[in-house]
Amino acid sequence: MKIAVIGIGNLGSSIANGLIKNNTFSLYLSSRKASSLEAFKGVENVKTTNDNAWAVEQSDIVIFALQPKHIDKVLAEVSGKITENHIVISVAAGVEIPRIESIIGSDKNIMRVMPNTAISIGKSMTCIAANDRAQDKVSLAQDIFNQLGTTLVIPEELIQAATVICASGIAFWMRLVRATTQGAIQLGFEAHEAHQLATQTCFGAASLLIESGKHPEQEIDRVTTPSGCTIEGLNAMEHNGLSSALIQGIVASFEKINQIKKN
Ligand SMILES: NC(=O)C1=CN([C@@H]2O[C@H](COP(=O)(O)OP(=O)(O)OC[C@H]3O[C@@H](n4cnc5c(N)ncnc54)[C@H](O)[C@@H]3O)[C@@H](O)[C@H]2O)C=CC1
Ligand SMILES: O=C(O)[C@@H]1CCC=N1
Repeated sequence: MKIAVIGIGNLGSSIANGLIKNNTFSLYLSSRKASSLEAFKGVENVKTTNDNAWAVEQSDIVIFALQPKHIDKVLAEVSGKITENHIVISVAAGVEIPRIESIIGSDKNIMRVMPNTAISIGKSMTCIAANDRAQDKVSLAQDIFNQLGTTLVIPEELIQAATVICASGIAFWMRLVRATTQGAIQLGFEAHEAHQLATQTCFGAASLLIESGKHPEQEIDRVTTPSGCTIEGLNAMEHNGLSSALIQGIVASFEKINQIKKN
């Protein structure tokens, strides 16, 4: 399978690194900025270029990892090279499938895929939506992205929400981990110890839910001793609006992505 990635920034390089670790793909990485390609030069099965059209011509699957403000121009530039056999994948936030179809044609296989930066270590939560033409290609996309984490196929209307929960979500969880670390330092741990305690506890909490399939509140009940310290801490956090702040942040992020969609 030959995969081109157009735009090697934060997400494009994360996708490339994940695909390289997998070692089953030939990659064509194209970017305007030569410096972003440096790290990939000489890597087995990877070719780098600044010629987007050439990368498209070499590939079966093309992933456009460009900012929303750049994607229209680049799609138009390479449109003549995109065939009915290509699978065109956009990870650009807020850029809807009809907008892509209007540039390259609705007779092309088009998918909106929303991974997160954990794709670089094979741990992305990736949501996938496809146009009518590409419905029979969705399982192929799932096979690829399942090798880089976990996938969920969703209707396109939910991709904006998935962007907030899964892609922006990495930043939201990082802040929670950082705050826990700051708390641990205040309680007397060295910074590196605080970091280890916070990340491993976060990992354990997520693993408990993933492996048991339980609701978070069931696990919380197992930790909260009556009149104990956990419920004291939880209630103080809620008095200060922990859940409310998170939900408001998610909704604010969703409102913003819906503005990007209109631009
Ligand atoms: N950073 C993240 O965690 C996530 C980002 N996204 C979306 O992915 C897209 C890319 O985001 P980032 O990687 O953060 O942006 P970025 O700005 O880091 O990367 C974009 C890359 O595209 C290159 N580029 C610009 N014009 C080009 C052209 N004409 N030809 C070839 N390359 C060109 C730039 O040099 C840059 O390296 C955005 O649409 C964003 O909404 C989606 C999910 C997560
Ligand atoms: O912040 C953003 O707009 C992009 C989309 C999701 C993650 N990064």
